[in-house]
Amino acid sequence: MSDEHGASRRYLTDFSPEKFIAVFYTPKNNESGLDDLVIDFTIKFLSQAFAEGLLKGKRILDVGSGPCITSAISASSHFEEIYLSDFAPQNLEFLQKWWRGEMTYMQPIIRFFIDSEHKSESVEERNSEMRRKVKGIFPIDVLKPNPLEPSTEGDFDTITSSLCLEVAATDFHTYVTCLQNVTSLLKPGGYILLVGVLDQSYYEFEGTRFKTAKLSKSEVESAITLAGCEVVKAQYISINNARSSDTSGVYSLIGKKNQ
Ligand SMILES: C[S@@+](CC[C@H](N)C(=O)[O-])C[C@H]1O[C@@H](n2cnc3c(N)ncnc32)[C@H](O)[C@@H]1O
Repeated sequence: MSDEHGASRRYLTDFSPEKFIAVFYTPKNNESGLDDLVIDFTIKFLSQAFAEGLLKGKRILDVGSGPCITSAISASSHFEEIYLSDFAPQNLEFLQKWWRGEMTYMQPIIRFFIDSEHKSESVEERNSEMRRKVKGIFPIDVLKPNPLEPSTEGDFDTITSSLCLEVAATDFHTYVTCLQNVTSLLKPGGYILLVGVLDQSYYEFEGTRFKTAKLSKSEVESAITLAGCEVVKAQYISINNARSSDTSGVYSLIGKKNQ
């Protein structure tokens, strides 16, 4: 592993999928939203982006899923084949347990998506549809020119990635490289949906602090352009006094890869 992997390497040793889900993806005090505003907006951005109808097709890849099935929940009504991925083996194993039907989690979040889509299906039905549509769970490293190596999968119709590239990158320059590596997996004319944080140098949970690349609004937009995509939609929301980080806001960006 290269020196550039300094930030990523900690995910192999210090990141607990169980604790991450318990802290960030389990509603406690407030039934309609999650306690952590960054995650609450992440869920809402994903739901909105898919509801608008631009993101649809055959194959979708979620980059840096962590232990989360959020992308699969939001994509399952719009795509035939869903692929999840992460850098840390313990996250891949966690996702595989869910895929094999050995555990169920994130029920309130699945319910939120079903209700926002005005559908009548049950959480169990959505889980079965998602498990059927997930066709692969891959190791990924966005710092590699082919992030899915040794797999030769590519030409995805859509790629989603939330709160991942800024944790793998150490600065704007490596963020652009990560984004270029990721968009190489997208077919020309395909879409990338990025959800991320602004001006954030760290986030923490359960006493562990993870560094992130501190990026401004104009930097994330220019990174999309430098990665060969046109920004088709951008949304920004300010956050004051975030609970578990020094972020100043969250963004959702949709880019279309140039033909
Ligand atoms: C903050 S979590 C985000 C998880 C999920 N996407 C979400 O929105 O909650 C960041 C994820 O990025 C992954 N990651 C770290 N370095 C990476 C790399 N070089 N390539 C791909 N993923 C990486 C970590 O393993 C971790 O699961």
